[in-house]
Amino acid sequence: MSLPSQVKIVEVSPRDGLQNEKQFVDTAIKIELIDRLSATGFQNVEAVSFVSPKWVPQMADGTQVMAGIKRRPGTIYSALVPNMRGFEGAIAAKVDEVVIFGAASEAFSQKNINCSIAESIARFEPVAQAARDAGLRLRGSISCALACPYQGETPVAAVVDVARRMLALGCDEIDVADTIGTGTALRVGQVMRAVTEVVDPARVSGHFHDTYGQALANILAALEAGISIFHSSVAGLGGCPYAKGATGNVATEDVLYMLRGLDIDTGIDLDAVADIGHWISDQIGRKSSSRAGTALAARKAA
Ligand SMILES: CC(C)(COP(=O)([O-])OP(=O)([O-])OC[C@H]1O[C@@H](n2cnc3c(N)ncnc32)[C@H](O)[C@@H]1OP(=O)([O-])[O-])[C@@H](O)C(=O)NCCC(=O)NCCSC(=O)C[C@@](C)(O)CC(=O)[O-]
Repeated sequence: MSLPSQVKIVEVSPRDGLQNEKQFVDTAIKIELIDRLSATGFQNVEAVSFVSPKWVPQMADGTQVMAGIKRRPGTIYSALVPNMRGFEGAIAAKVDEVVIFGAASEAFSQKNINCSIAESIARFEPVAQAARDAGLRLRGSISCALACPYQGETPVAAVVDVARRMLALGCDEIDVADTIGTGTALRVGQVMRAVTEVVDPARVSGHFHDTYGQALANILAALEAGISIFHSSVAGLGGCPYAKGATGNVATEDVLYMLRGLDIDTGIDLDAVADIGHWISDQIGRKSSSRAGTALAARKAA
């Protein structure tokens, strides 16, 4: 088994982790979360989204969040953008990376962004062009790459098709996302191998939710398929408002613990991240769903 010696972790808790919280999380807490994360050395923090506040009210303060953070040189601060209106918000807020987000399932595309897959790609075209003109990084996220809450298992060919279209838009990085966390290692390997036939593996990332407890196994399968970028969220925060029942992203603490055991470098200090996981869980009144984070806290308390 040949695994990479280094992995990039994209920390998504400020956006994917918080977007589904029912209670509005104070802007000051979001800012502190991002600052604490960037201070531990994350190269990429998915900070905000510029989407309709009617659709996702929790993300309504993206402008204020971006204005309040302390930028750490070397950290890429990303924002999800569904259309030109969102792009204008993102550029005014001086984000470093714009994330267009589509789906490999027609039903999810309709529920999440209110348009078909083909319409979403057409909507992303001017965003991609504007991002390139502004010299910003562009990332494309493919939801429901393993399965869809409305349509069931997603055909691999549908994922590859969206990956090709995202590549044609000029995406620097393409996320293969298991939105509802039903994927298992065998299929993750198949999907990743198929996507990396059309996209350079160095530009493909794995975004796994942990609903069925499969995320770490899925990351291992993706590593074996040549993937070296993964998304995760401190304390396993997260969930998508348009994927009912799906739990959070895989916990960053658990991913770091596994990668350390595999002798894979991330440049990120696990203990510092575990402290952040406990701090944010306290702030929003949740129990951390990170097994490693909970174990580390218990050891520290003892
Ligand atoms: C795409 C739309 C806007 C279409 O929504 P729509 O209703 O079809 O669009 P619209 O153009 O008719 O606009 C409706 C209203 O929203 C406003 N509006 C329109 N655009 C914006 C904008 N950018 N920022 C702020 N406001 C906006 C617009 O001005 C209008 O306001 P009104 O006239 O009614 O007062 C909507 O469906 C939307 O915002 N969806 C976002 C849903 C979302 O954020 N989902 C979660 C993120 S995806 C995810 O979590 C998955 C991922 C990435 O993590 C990977 C994975 O795990 O799968």
